[in-house]
Amino acid sequence: RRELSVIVARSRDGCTVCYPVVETIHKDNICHVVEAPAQIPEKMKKLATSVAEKAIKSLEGAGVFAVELFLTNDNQALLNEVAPRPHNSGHHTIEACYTSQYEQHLRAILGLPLGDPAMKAPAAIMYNILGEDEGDSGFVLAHQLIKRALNIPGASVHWYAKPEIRKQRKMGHITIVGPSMFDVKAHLDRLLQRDTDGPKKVRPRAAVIMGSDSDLPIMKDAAAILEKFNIPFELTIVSAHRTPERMYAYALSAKERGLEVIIAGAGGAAHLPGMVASLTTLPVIGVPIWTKSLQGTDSLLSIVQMPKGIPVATVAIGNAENAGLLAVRMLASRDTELSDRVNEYQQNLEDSVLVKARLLEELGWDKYLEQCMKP
Ligand SMILES: Nc1cncn1[C@@H]1O[C@H](COP(=O)(O)O)[C@@H](O)[C@H]1O
Repeated sequence: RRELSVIVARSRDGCTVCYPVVETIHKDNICHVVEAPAQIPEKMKKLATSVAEKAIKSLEGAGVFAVELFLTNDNQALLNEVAPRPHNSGHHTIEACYTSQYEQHLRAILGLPLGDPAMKAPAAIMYNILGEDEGDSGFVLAHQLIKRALNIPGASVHWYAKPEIRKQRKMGHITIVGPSMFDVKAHLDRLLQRDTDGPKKVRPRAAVIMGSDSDLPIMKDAAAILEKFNIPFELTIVSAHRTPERMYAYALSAKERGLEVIIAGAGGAAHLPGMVASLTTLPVIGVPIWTKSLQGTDSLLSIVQMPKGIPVATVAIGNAENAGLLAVRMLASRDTELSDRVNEYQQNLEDSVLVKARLLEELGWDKYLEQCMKP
């Protein structure tokens, strides 16, 4: 079903470290793109890593090894080939990992401690620059590609300066790193001019979903906060009971569509936030909607009383504004510019209370009520 690769480093004393599993995508039997990390379930990553590590432990020698594997339809990881050297499927490690495969190779053969193979960027794509033509026209095409890469955020060009170019010959590679696989794939599309049709759509980072349009008067407060902080978001109706299949499809695709947080509001038997949380690993914030019959306590208890293992961050009944702010804080934890704006917001909040306190102290309660609290 897929081709995977694991770079394994083995030190002179036999210790091994494994890089995160990548997917290699081939065209005409040549590696075209490497996606790091592979977009496969955690279970499959563990299996591929253990097969790769066992293979290398069964061999002698120190250094970096690339282990290529097949992931079959029945979820087996089959060993394909071992390359005892730094490898094309590890080129992304130069920009994307704490220790590149080249540094790791030197550490391994020189008897130095092995370095951390973990990724320092959440996602990376390596694109092989293959000769598209012979001679000068091949060089012109390659240089056009490189020129575009220089304008793409997170892209690094490696040109091997081979004196001759032939069709399909590896001439260099471009690695793109970014905050998510969605982002780096979008940048690759731009590099390859695959997104020329129509105006560019901004990827929503957050979602506001609700069980019914009758929830909108409350849920609009979350939308207003996201707008205030310039967070691109999508807003729609998804009902756990009336549109269960839509809820499944929505939650299952949320992460790969690039969403980072979901705010879900529902009333009564409010199962939407919990069910969505069980179908995705994204953080879900639940908004209990006020109800006529039980004043929203039914919604609150349905959302907040989640079983262990599936968390939903639940805000107060009807407080979609706090749900919006919590989502912004989550996004700000890895976005310093947004974090500065959250600080500023909180400072303004404090300032406005201090202004009121001063005025209340100056005027006294009766005049304050008369002048500032008139309906
Ligand atoms: N729990 C649930 C499942 N599908 C809709 N709801 C909730 O039912 C309430 C009443 O919906 P409506 O006004 O459409 O009858 C809304 O708060 C909505 O979130």
